[in-house]
Amino acid sequence: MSEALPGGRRIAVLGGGAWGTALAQAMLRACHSVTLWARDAEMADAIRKRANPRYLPGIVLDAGIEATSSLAEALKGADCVLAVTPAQSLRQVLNEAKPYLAPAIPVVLCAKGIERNSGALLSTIAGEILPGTPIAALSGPSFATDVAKGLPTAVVVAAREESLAAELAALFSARNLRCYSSDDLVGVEIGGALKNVFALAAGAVAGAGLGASAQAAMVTRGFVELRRIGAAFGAKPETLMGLSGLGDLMLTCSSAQSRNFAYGLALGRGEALAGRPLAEGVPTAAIAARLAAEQGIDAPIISAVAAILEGAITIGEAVSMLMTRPLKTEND
Ligand SMILES: NC(=O)C1=CN([C@@H]2O[C@H](COP(=O)(O)OP(=O)(O)OC[C@H]3O[C@@H](n4cnc5c(N)ncnc54)[C@H](OP(=O)(O)O)[C@@H]3O)[C@@H](O)[C@H]2O)C=CC1
Ligand SMILES: O=C(CO)COP(=O)(O)O
Repeated sequence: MSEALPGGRRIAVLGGGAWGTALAQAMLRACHSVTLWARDAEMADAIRKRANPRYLPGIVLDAGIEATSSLAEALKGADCVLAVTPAQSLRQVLNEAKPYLAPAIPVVLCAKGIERNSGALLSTIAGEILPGTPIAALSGPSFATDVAKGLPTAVVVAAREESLAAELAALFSARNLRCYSSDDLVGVEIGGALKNVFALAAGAVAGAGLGASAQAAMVTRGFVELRRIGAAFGAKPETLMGLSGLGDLMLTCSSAQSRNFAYGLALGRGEALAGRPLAEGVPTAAIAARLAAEQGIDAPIISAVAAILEGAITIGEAVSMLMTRPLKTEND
């Protein structure tokens, strides 16, 4: 990137959903010029007219977000790219974008998940498709509606090169979006991906009427599983104590504003699940359970969530299984 002061860059946002649109707003507020790519031309048209009725109903967007359904147009002259489509579509979107991406332009991964079929972290996918491209991830407690409205929050931007993370954090920060930087790319990715699984579980506990105590106990023991899996991936424990781990767990495990929590709530209440908004925790639970089993990592809550989602056990059976495990010390 050029040496100019923060602000005044061309940012391409790939994804016309809730988070892509909210981040486009945030980039505009950080004084960048923003072009958002939505695969649906009607959506691009709506965003140009300052609305995203499908994903951010009722929010009037700030004037100035360019939007297009042409990847070539969105990426032309971009100084930085934010990849904001769901985790399971990242591979396809990066492959489609590749012909229009200049190699030195950083790509910032903003989805939260692990690829269902391969078990790959999103940075691994990006590294395979775009070798040589600087890769970063943005994560932390940040509901799209809050960010789109300009409510304050803090997130973390991570890259293996600390200088890139710091540069991007400075570029993205604005009055109500405080971006910390981190060199623990994997830790930030794991925290963001796995918190969705525990948000699903927290919602299911609430929906099944198991009580606030059960919810707190489950989230706390879930955090232990997050730390174990994080350690296996080489994440720093302090990263998981930060915005992308603990911070996002606190947010999404306690609020039905979270789509993962809301999905779990519906599951716990025995309501229909088809046609619900995106819940990234669903595919991630399945692959995280498989990865934990393959690596001999004790992750009973993740395994239970995966088994419930695939219909192998009921919530009642999961509770009984979790409550009757052999007793042990808390820190084992
Ligand atoms: N919403 C939030 O509060 C936050 C979300 N995130 C993360 O951001 C990621 C995206 O979430 P979010 O924007 O909320 O999701 P939404 O469901 O709101 O939107 C998803 C967007 O991705 C598009 N899309 C889906 N599949 C493809 C594909 N194969 N190719 C191109 N575009 C595709 C959809 O297009 P179409 O409408 O045409 O289907 C839609 O524009 C997730 O990983 C989520 O965990 C992170 C922080 C906050
Ligand atoms: O990641 C999020 C907030 O930080 C959004 O969570 P949901 O996808 O569960 O709505």
